[in-house]
Amino acid sequence: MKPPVSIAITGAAGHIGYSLLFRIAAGDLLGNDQPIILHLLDLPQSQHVLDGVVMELYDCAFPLLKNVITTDDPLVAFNEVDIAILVGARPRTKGMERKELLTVNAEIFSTQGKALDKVANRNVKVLIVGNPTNTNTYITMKNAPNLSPGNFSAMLRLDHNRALYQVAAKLKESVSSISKMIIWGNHSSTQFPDLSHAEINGKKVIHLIKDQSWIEDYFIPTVQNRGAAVIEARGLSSAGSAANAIINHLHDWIIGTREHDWVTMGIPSDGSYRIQEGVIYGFPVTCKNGDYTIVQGLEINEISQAKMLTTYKELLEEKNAIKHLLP
Ligand SMILES: NC(=O)c1ccc[n+]([C@@H]2O[C@H](COP(=O)([O-])OP(=O)(O)OC[C@H]3O[C@@H](n4cnc5c(N)ncnc54)[C@H](O)[C@@H]3O)[C@@H](O)[C@H]2O)c1
Ligand SMILES: O=C(O)C[C@H](O)C(=O)O
Repeated sequence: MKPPVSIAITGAAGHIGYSLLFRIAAGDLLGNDQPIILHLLDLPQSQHVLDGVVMELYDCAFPLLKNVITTDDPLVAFNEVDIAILVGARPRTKGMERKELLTVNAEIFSTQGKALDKVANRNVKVLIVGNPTNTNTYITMKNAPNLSPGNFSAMLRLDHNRALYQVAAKLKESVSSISKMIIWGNHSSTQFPDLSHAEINGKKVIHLIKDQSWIEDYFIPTVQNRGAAVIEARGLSSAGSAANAIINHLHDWIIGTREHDWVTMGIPSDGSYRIQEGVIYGFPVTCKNGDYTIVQGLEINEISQAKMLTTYKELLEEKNAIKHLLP
């Protein structure tokens, strides 16, 4: 039997938490031979909800679930954890842009960054989900100077999956036949869902679609605004699809990406594709042995470059707005 992996999840009493915990405990993240210990963090007023969730987790009799710790203290939640999933934050409601959450949520991530810095395993993999995810990742990373920047990533996998589905539906092909999708930049309505490198069985998707207006007028805005469309329809932000994207993101980061494919992760730029070093930007990456590598050498035309710049500029503005929260 392998030694257990400790996984912290913040906002565990919330909607995403409820869709996520049971799948992790069932083995969807790390496989059905990997025992796990869950560290669940939520606010003091949500502890009673968390107690109910823990009863249900135990009632599933998951063979892999070795222990569950609940707490309202980040120092307890992150103590020696191998993986930290930072979900706990306020979601937006109808009519809001995600960056409007910066002022209400940013503080959470400076506190939690400091706690991770103090007590987490030095190899901890930290995935920030709470919005606005890119800038919250920046705040968390900057407040944890003793951990490597490579330990932090923001979630753009939901956008990546949304893009895969739109193409699969358009071409009546299976989702798994599509490779090399990219979401550049911010998890916001300025993101650039880029089809120019995507392939199906070695053929370029853009040559199969043969309809530039579908790409410009339907595909890109649909993916950019899908979060808002879900909020409009459900009255609540995505939870099931977000939990699924969390599992996909961490699974691929830890276990590795498919051959001849890549995934999108929000990671600190190393200067690639003219994005200033340190900015948390959605890039195509391959993963192996627990590390990611930015896919290099992709040809970027002028139109794509302009779209990549728009979303980059928004990230610089967000970064500027939270300067006071950086050490
Ligand atoms: N990156 C993405 O793709 C993506 C997708 C969906 C949702 N989100 C974001 O995820 C966040 C959570 O969404 P949700 O639907 O689960 O919201 P929710 O309101 O249902 O749950 C949030 C939980 O976080 C808890 N919380 C708040 N502050 C906390 C703190 N300081 N420490 C610990 N817990 C805290 C709340 O008590 C609550 O239980 C939102 O910011 C949402 O916008 C991101
Ligand atoms: O759109 C939101 O506010 C929630 C989430 O970021 C999403 O993309 O569904």
